[in-house]
Amino acid sequence: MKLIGMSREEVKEAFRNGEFTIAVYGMGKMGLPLAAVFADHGANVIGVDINEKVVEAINRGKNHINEEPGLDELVKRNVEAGRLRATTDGVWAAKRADVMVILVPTLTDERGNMKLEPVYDVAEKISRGLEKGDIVITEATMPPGTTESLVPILEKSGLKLGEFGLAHAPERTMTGTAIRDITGQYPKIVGASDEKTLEAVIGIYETINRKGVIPMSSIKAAEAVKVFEGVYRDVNIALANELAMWCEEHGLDALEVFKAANTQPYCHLHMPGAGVGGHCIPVYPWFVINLARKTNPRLTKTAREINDSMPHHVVELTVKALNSVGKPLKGSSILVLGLTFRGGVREFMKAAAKPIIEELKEWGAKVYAYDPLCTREDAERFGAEWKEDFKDVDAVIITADHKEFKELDLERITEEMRTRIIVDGRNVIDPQKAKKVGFVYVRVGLV
Ligand SMILES: NC(=O)C1=CN([C@@H]2O[C@H](COP(=O)(O)OP(=O)(O)OC[C@H]3O[C@@H](n4cnc5c(N)ncnc54)[C@H](O)[C@@H]3O)[C@@H](O)[C@H]2O)C=CC1
Ligand SMILES: CC(=O)N[C@@H]1[C@@H](OP(=O)(O)OP(=O)(O)OC[C@H]2O[C@@H](n3ccc(=O)[nH]c3=O)[C@H](O)[C@@H]2O)O[C@H](C(=O)O)[C@@H](O)[C@@H]1O
Repeated sequence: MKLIGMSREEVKEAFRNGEFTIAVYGMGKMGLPLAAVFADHGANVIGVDINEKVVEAINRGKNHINEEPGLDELVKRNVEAGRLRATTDGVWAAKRADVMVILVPTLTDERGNMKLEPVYDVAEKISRGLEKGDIVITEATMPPGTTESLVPILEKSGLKLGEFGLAHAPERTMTGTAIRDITGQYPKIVGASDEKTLEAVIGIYETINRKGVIPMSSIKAAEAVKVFEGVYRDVNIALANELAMWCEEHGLDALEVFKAANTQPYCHLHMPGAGVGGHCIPVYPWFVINLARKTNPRLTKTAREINDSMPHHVVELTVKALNSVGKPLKGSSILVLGLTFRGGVREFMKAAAKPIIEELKEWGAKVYAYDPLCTREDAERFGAEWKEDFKDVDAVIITADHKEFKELDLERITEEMRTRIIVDGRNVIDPQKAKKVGFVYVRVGLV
């Protein structure tokens, strides 16, 4: 059933009656939850992935994304009901689908230079199955202007834009809360190539999202929304880091000051820490920087520089803490807690642990690492030795806010450690509790 020309209410009715098919390309942390939610609301859904193991697992009703509460049941229920299936054949899926959603990785290098091959690969496959009246939606985050750059590829189908619809509806969620976010934590942002496509896409997302849809005036505006959300976060984290380092100089506890300042509704000071990692927040600013021709995004660039300097600052805090008890960094045993970029997700892109481990080793420290979501091989890949206890450790550096680190048994740890130093790069330990059992406790913004 072709949706272009239908009202949003007619689309919703057709959605609930399973009268059209949606293909979701990319069965990962974002794509599989979305596909399962679409199916759970009545659509016929085809998940497309190049990973045969992922496809095979889904067709057995199995969810392969460990970090998503509720997804196991959602996948199982909808595969058993025959509403959700998966394939590696992206052309076959496009031939059967009326709506095609692109949610494959839009990875970049550390300077935000896009690697859009997965997106172009999917667009090429869609072009070989695109039919008049179909709608192509990009949900993967991409630099403003990228969605429309797919038009020449899609028009290889022989159709002209207008005979098919194009839209961008950015994925405003994060691993660990994807189902909650997709179904209504925030309104869905949508920009489309024409009014009829916009109307149909609004109907699609109003079906699954309780918070409704914010229609944008263009596809590029919709892409910019998602990117700006990320830039806002990166710049505000940099402000928190800069003010926290000022607090260190002036003997203040930054978090005490920030918490009080944030009681003012116009103040939203973020959390200072060991740095900004992930595929998103440290990357989206580069979309703005790299696309600036006449403007000079000085603030955006400076924020990136500040955040990328935080791992080094954490090493400086460690050196000072060791010196305060008469120990040089050279020869000390340091346990880095956290290899992932944040707690709760096994992703390593721009994780603070990597530069911290490298610099500690340059200074001649013996470096160990542990992360509840990682393996010995991960630690060795980072250049550290895997260690699951605190024996003979001089300092612990926390670089990811895993739940396990919030519940550390400080009393037990003091008995094992050689020197009792905690450098809390993610503000997960209570300073008073740490000091009470004899730790030298420092964090970004409190020395
Ligand atoms: N992970 C997150 O917290 C968020 C991610 N996003 C965006 O969502 C998009 C996807 O990210 P994730 O789901 O986290 O990635 P992921 O790495 O978890 O999953 C990507 C999936 O796509 C598959 N794939 C790769 N190339 C393919 C191709 N050519 N054809 C079909 N499948 C292909 C992979 O096999 C993998 O299963 C990215 O653009 C990201 O920016 C947006 C918001 C949050
Ligand atoms: C604006 C926003 O909140 N974006 C979220 C973000 O999720 P992501 O998984 O990247 O985690 P995050 O909480 O932003 O953390 C990113 C990095 O920044 C650090 N971080 C985070 C918040 C803070 O106040 N201080 C700080 O130092 C974290 O430790 C981490 O290293 O990026 C996601 C994305 O865009 O993919 C987005 O969907 C999520 O909602």
